[in-house]
Amino acid sequence: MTVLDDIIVGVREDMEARRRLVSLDELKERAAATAPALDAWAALGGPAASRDELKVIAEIKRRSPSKGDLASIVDPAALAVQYADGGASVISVLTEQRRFNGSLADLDAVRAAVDIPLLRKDFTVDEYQIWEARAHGADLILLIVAALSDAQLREFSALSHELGMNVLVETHTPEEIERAAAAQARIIGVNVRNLKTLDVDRSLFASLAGSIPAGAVVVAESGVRNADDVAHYAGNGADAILVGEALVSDSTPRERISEFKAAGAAAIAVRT
Ligand SMILES: O=C(O)c1ccccc1NCC(=O)[C@H](O)[C@H](O)COP(=O)(O)O
Repeated sequence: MTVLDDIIVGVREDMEARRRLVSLDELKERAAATAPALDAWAALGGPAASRDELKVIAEIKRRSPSKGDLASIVDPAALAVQYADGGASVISVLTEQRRFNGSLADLDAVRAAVDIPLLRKDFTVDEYQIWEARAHGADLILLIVAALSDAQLREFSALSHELGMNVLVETHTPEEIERAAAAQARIIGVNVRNLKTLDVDRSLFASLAGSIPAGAVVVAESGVRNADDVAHYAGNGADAILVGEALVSDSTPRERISEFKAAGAAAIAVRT
């Protein structure tokens, strides 16, 4: 069993426990009473012609399978405010509990604190989680191609769009990019972390980004340590970066985001 398979076993068990407490019908009522989703596609640059700066998706993650404990984050809302002040375009809230020590309560707290789009970062394997995301104020959800069939990719994307949300479709191989494109994904991420082995290969982004269909927002996910990594991703076609560890373990995340945006803008200016 791969790391990803193992995570998904736990995700399903935890979801079934929540479903026993909150039915799908109740979730639908809550979603209907939630403020409309913000436009994460536009926040990440929207049409290709207007993507003149690097966008940052700043992640709130306490722990990870690859690194163990990263940061206690007792007040995720306060961290989210720092991220937004630093110029993050989207905040990613890891809600998976067993491996990442996240929760939907984190998403609620962040939703109440900032007015920029939120990504519910989890391992989506059931439509129940998509209704949950919307009911808790998410604007964007993650679909990991390696974890889903083509039919699930299409159906989960369609449901997310019906609920007004956008979808970040995560890939790691050329075949997965083809599958994301076939599902008409408008925001496509290349995760340089292999979720089956946890290996990080930053050079993977440059080798895959060129095969992402023109028009899609291109997100470089994982492995950002410093401004050089940001420049590398931006110089090789990233419209946005998704950063977790480097921000949660920094004492000045607001300044770090500003620095990353400046490095990205400089690399994009050379690229275009
Ligand atoms: O982070 C992990 O160890 C991990 C393990 C298994 C599945 C997913 C995992 N992380 C999710 C992510 O992709 C990252 O949280 C995200 O891209 C940010 O990465 P980083 O900046 O390297 O923290």
